[in-house]
Amino acid sequence: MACEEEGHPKLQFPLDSESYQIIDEIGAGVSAVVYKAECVPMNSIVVAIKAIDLDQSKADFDNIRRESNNMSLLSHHNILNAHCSFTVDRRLWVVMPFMSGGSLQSIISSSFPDGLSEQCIAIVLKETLNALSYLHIQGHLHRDIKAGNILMDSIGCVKLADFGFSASTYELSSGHESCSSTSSSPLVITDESGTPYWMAPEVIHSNTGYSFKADIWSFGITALELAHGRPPLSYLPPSKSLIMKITKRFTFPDSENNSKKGKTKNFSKAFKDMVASCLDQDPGKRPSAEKLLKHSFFKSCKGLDFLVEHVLHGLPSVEERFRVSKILREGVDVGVDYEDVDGESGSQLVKHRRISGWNFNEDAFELDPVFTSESKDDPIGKQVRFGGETIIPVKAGDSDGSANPGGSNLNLPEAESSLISSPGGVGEGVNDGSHGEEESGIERIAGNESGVDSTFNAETVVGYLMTLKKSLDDQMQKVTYMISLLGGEVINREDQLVQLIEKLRLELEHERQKNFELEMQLEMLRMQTSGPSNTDENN
Ligand SMILES: Nc1ncnc2c1ncn2[C@@H]1O[C@H](COP(=O)(O)OP(=O)(O)OP(=O)(O)O)[C@@H](O)[C@H]1O
Repeated sequence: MACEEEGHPKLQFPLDSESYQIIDEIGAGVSAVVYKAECVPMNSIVVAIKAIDLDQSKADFDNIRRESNNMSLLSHHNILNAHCSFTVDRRLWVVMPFMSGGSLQSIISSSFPDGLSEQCIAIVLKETLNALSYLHIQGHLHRDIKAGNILMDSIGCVKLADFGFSASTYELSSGHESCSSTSSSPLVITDESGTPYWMAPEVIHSNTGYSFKADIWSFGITALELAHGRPPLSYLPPSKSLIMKITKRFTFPDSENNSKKGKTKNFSKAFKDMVASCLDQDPGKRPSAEKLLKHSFFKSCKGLDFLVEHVLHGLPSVEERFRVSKILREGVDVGVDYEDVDGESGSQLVKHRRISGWNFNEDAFELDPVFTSESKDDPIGKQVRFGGETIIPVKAGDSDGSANPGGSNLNLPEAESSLISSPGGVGEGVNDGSHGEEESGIERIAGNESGVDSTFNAETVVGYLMTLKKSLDDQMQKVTYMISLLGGEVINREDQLVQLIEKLRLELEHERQKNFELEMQLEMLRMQTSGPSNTDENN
C-alpha cells in the first residue's frame, strides 16, 4: 500500500462552481464549510471543497491566495495540495482531493474519545513529521498543526492539510512580520494565526516571534490530542482561552482533574520523552522535525495497513460522522457556561486564578498550568503560597519552585481542586500542613473549621453545592433533550413514579375485578346449594 508519490502530473480542475455538484456537507471550521462534491466535467471525480467565508474570515484574502499559490508548488506525499481555488460570491472555494477518512480530529471525536493506541499514534505522527520536515526544509511554516488538519484516506495515507494560516518564512522575513526567534520585531498574533490550544507559548506571548519550533510545539500538543482524544486545556473556549492565557484569569474546574485522575493510560517512556522534547518552554531546546524523525519512538513504527485495520475499519463515513457531530453540537452545550465563567459577573462554580503558562507533566502526560503567585490580593494565590505543600502538591522535585520559574507546577487531585474552585474561597487561607495525607477534601474542610482556617463558612459550602446542583439539573435537561433528538426516550423520575402508580392502580383494579368475580361465583354456589331446600320448602 503506497500513497500518491511526489511529481504526480497535475490535472487542471475547472474554476467555476457550476462544474461541481455538491454531495454532502462533511465539515465545518471557524469560518469555512467543507463539502464532498463531484467534479462533473472530470468524470465526476469526488473532491472536497472548502468554502471559506471571506467576510467572516479575518485572514487577508490576498495572503490566502498568495499562500495557496506558494503551496501549490510544494509536492510531497504527506502534504495535501489543493487542486485549485477560486471565488464564488464572497467565498473562496478551495478544491482538494477527497480524503475519505476525514481528519484525525473527526476520527477520534467520533470513535476514539479516549484517544488512539500508541502504535496508531506513532504512524500518524511519523507521516505528519515527514510533511513538516519537508515544509521546514523548504522554508515554510505550517502554523496550524493539529489533528483537525491531519487527514487520512481509505488506504491509510496520512496528509497534512490546511495551509490557510501558514506562511512562507521568506515572505515574512522580507515583509512586516518576523520569523526569527531572536527578532526584536514581534509577530502580531491575531485570531487567525493558528488555533489557541495548540499554540506555542512564545507565539501567544508574541515577544520572540514565530519560528519553526512553534510548529514543533503544536506537533507535541497534537500528540497529546491523539493520545487523550482532546488537546490540553480544551475545556476552555478557544478564543477566550488565548486571552486568558496571556492576561486574564484562568479557571480550573474539577472536571479536568477528575478526568486526569480517572483514566490514566499507560504510555511508553519513548513516547513521553518525544512529547516532552516538543513541549520544552525554550523553543531553542525543541528538536527540529528532521531530528524528531530519528527519535526512538518512531523506530518500530508499523505500516499504513495497521491504520486501516485499527482505525478505519468499521469507522462511519466522514459525512455520517459530521451529521452526528452536528446534531450533538446543536443539541447540547453540556458543561461550563463559558460566558458566565469568563464574565466579570462570574460563575458561582469556579474560582479564577491567574496563570503565567504551563509545563508538561510527564507523569500525567498532560500540560499543567503554571499559576502566578505574585497577586497578593488574590485569595487563591494566598492558598497556593500558604498551603502549597499540603493542599496543592507541587510536582516531585519542584518543591523549591526552582524548576518552575513562573509559579507552582500544579497537579491538582480531585478533592483539592474542588476546594480551590469553590465560591467564596472554601479552603482559602492558611493551611498549616497539619492534616494527614489520607484526609479527604471534606475532612480538610472540617479540619480547617477546628481552628486552622478562619474563613470556612458552611453557608458558602451550601451555596456552592446548590449551584452545583443547579448546574447538574441543567446538564440533565440538555442530555435528555439530546437523547430525544436522537430518537431515544428518557423517562424522568416523576414520570416513572406516575407510570408505577398507574401500573399498581391497574393491578389493584384487576384484583378487585377478580375478587368481584369470585364473590359472584361464591354467591351463585351459595344460591345453588341453598336452592333445592328453598324449592322444597316452597313446594
Ligand atoms: N480534503 C478533505 N477530505 C475529506 N474531509 C475533509 C477534507 N478537508 C476537511 N475535511 C473534513 O472537514 C472537517 C473540517 O475541516 P476544516 O479544515 O474546516 O476544519 P478544521 O481544520 O478543524 O477547522 P479550522 O481550520 O477552521 O480550525 C475536517 O475535520 C475533516 O473531517
